[in-house]
Amino acid sequence: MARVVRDTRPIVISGPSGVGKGTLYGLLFQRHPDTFTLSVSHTTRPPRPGEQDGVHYHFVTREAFLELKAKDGFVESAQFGDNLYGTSKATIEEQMAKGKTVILDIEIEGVKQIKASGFPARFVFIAPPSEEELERRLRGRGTEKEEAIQKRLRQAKVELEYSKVPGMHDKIIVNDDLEKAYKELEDFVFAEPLTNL
Ligand SMILES: Nc1ncnc2c1ncn2[C@@H]1O[C@H](COP(=O)(O)OP(=O)(O)OP(=O)(O)O)[C@@H](O)[C@H]1O
Repeated sequence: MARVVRDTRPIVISGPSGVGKGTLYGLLFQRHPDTFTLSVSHTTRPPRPGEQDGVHYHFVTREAFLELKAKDGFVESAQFGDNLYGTSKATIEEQMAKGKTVILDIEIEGVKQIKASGFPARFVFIAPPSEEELERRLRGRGTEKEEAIQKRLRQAKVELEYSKVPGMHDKIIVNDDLEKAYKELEDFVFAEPLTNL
């Protein structure tokens, strides 16, 4: 029988690039079909070939994005290059209303914004066993050029420092052995909600 998520707050997963976030929540999707959904962000960048509106992103104009932002419609938003990105409250609420547990894969500035907004969520940080192993995985994945790898490794140091701030995350998982890390994530996700005794 399918397991039920008792604590229905969205789950914010963060951690350095290449640490295995996508791999870990990919397993959650695979092993618990119809339970989870990945939040679809808004962006002002044009779609790349093959990208579908509402699936990969909600593609919107700059005007529409700024209007929604002015109405406090985003739990977090950021600019990368010339483009704006954000996670809309309405998107999350629609998915929750369908009975799905929403997973947000968000970088550190977005995590800070969601924390600061008081939006109810559970925060999980995925840490590498070591900086050397993170570098190995980034290279092993073979998706970035050397310059991008160096940039990601510098950013990783900032994120790892930040993860040590007390109270930032509800759960920190070291992704050393994949199945072991997965089990920790699964146990956390399906745990009973904490109640004030
Ligand atoms: N526990 C593990 N042991 C060894 N390799 C792993 C482990 N977890 C993930 N990997 C590998 O590390 C690489 C990076 O993983 P992944 O793409 O899931 O990272 P990510 O955190 O989602 O990165 P990004 O934020 O850049 O999308 C992949 O090649 C993946 O197969």
